[in-house]
Amino acid sequence: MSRKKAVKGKNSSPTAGSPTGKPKGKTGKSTTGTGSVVQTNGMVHPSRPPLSNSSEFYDIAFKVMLVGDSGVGKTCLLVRFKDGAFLAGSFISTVGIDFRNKVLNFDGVKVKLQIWDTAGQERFRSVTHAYYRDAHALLLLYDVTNKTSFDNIKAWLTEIHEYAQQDAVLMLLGNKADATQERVVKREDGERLAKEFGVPYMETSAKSGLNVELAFTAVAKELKHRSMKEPNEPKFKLQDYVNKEMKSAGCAC
Ligand SMILES: Nc1nc2c(ncn2[C@@H]2O[C@H](COP(=O)(O)OP(=O)(O)OP(=O)(O)O)[C@@H](O)[C@H]2O)c(=O)[nH]1
Repeated sequence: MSRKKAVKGKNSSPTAGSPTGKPKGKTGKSTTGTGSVVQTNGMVHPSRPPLSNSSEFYDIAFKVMLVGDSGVGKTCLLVRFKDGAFLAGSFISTVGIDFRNKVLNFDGVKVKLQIWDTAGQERFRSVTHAYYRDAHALLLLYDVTNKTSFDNIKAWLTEIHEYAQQDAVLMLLGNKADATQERVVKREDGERLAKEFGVPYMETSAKSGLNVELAFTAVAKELKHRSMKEPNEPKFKLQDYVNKEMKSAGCAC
């Protein structure tokens, strides 16, 4: 297996097509640190960030997409995973699409995740649809304190089936599990919905960090397993892995 490293200067930067890559004032936010591809002025730059462009060594790379209604916590989940921090304070909606990279190490195999944070707002839907087909995995979020975001999951699944690759890894996440007072969607309801559609499920909290690492790690392991599977190796079962990890962490969630 060849270990890849990006050549500095080649492909310029993942922000190619984006003038600044910086947070975009009042009209939109960007998780940028590595790149932004859509501007707040409504200009959309469809150039996709190359997976191979990274300052870090890795063996295999995958694109993971965060989708779900506006305000469910997609950006916060990504920031928690990438930087271990929580974005508290006033909520600024994502404009278009943005991404960040993180490399995970599984027994010496470096797996790079290029994680795309999409805008949940309806008006950006046509922009984000264009990115679905490149995604190896999608994390579909709802907010346990927002019933509408839960009710919209079926519509999101329809979009995913329409625009994403058939074999893309999919996982349903009920975010904001820390907000016990405001909760309106029971964990069992999330479980039932996930079962109905045959997708793995867990609750997360970008605020407390609950299961954030696990969600991304589980998806990365599944993708790695699929791409590097040895003959006779048993199938990796994402939901079983998640359940086992939560159990061993003593998680009653
Ligand atoms: N209590 C709690 N609040 C959260 C959590 N995650 C996000 N929030 C809050 O929810 C609001 C929306 O979070 P974002 O991450 O910006 O939501 P988003 O899904 O990226 O929204 P769009 O960019 O519009 O699609 C912010 O005010 C966050 O502070 C969480 O796990 N717990």
